[in-house]
Amino acid sequence: MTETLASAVEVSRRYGEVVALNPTSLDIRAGELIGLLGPNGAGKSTLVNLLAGLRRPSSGSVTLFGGPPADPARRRELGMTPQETGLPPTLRVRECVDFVAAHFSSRADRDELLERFGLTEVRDRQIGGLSGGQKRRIAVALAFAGRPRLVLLDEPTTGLDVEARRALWDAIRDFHADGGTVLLTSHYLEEIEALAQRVVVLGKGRVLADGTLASVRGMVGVRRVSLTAGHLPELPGVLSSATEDGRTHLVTADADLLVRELVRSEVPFSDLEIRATTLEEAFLAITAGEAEPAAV
Ligand SMILES: Nc1ncnc2c1ncn2[C@@H]1O[C@H](COP(=O)(O)OP(=O)(O)OP(=O)(O)O)[C@@H](O)[C@H]1O
Repeated sequence: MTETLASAVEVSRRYGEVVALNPTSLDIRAGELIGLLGPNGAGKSTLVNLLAGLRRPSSGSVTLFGGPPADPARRRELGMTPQETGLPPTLRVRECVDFVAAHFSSRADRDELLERFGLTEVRDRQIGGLSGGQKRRIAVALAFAGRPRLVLLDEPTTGLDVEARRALWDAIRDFHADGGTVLLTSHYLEEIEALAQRVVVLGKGRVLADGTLASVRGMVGVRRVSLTAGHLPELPGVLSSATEDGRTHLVTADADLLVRELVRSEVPFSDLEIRATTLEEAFLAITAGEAEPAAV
C-alpha cells in the first residue's frame, strides 16, 4: 500500500469568530501531485499551515510522516513555501540557499537548484535588490533545498510572469518525476490543470470535491450565458440565474445545450454572450442554495 505522508483528520480552524476551515480530512500519499484549488478565503492556506504544523487545529488531528508535525525530525523531510515570505535582504542568493540547506541532513546541490529555478544569473546578488518575481522564485526554490520528501507550496507562482511560471511548473514536474510528493494551492484551474493529477476543491472552508482533474473540471468549468430577453422558459442545466440592468445571466455547466434549447423555445432574445466564469462565480453557482456550513 502507498505510504501516507501527511494526514489531516477532521481538522477545523477558527480565528476568533471567523471559521476558516470546517472539519476537513485530507490524506497526502507518497508520489502524489495534488492541486488544492479554491477562491480567496476558501481556507487553502489554513489547511496547508495546519499540515505543516505552523498552526494548530481548533479540532481534529494532523500527522506528518506518521507523527506530530511540530516534531523537528519530521519537518526535516518537509519543504514549504508559505504564501508570504520574508527573505533576508542583505544575503546573497547563494548564501541564502546555503543557510537554509544547512538545516537539513540531506541537501540539494546548490548550483543545480539555482539552475532549475532560473536563478543562476543572480546567484551573487543581494536578495534585497532583486525583483518581486525573482524573490518569489527563491522562496519556492528554498522549499527544495533540503531534498524533502513532501513539498507544500502555497500559491507558488503568484507574481510571476508567464515564462517564470512555466519554468517553475517544469521544476515542480521534475521533482515529482524523481519521486517527490507535492501539494500546491492555486486560484487558477489552468495552473492545476498543468500540474496536478488529483484536485481537491475547497470552498467556504470545506472540501467541495476531491477527484481526478476531469471530474473537477466538469464541476468548476461552468459558463456564464448572458442575454437580453423577456420571460424565459425553464432551461436545462441552469445552476443559477440573475437579472441585472435588463440582462439575464445564466450559469451552466453545458452552455451548448442551454443555447440549443433557448433557440428551440423560440423566445426572442438579443446580444447573446457566452464566457468562462471566474472561479468565484463557479463556486457561487455550485454552492448556491446550499446551507451555510455549520459553525465549529
Ligand atoms: N490569522 C488570521 N486571523 C483571522 N482570520 C484569518 C487568519 N488567517 C485566515 N483568516 C481567515 O480565514 C479564512 C480562510 O483564509 P485562508 O487564508 O486559509 O484562505 P485561502 O483559501 O488561502 O485564501 P487566499 O486564496 O485569499 O489566500 C478567511 O476568511 C480569512 O480571512
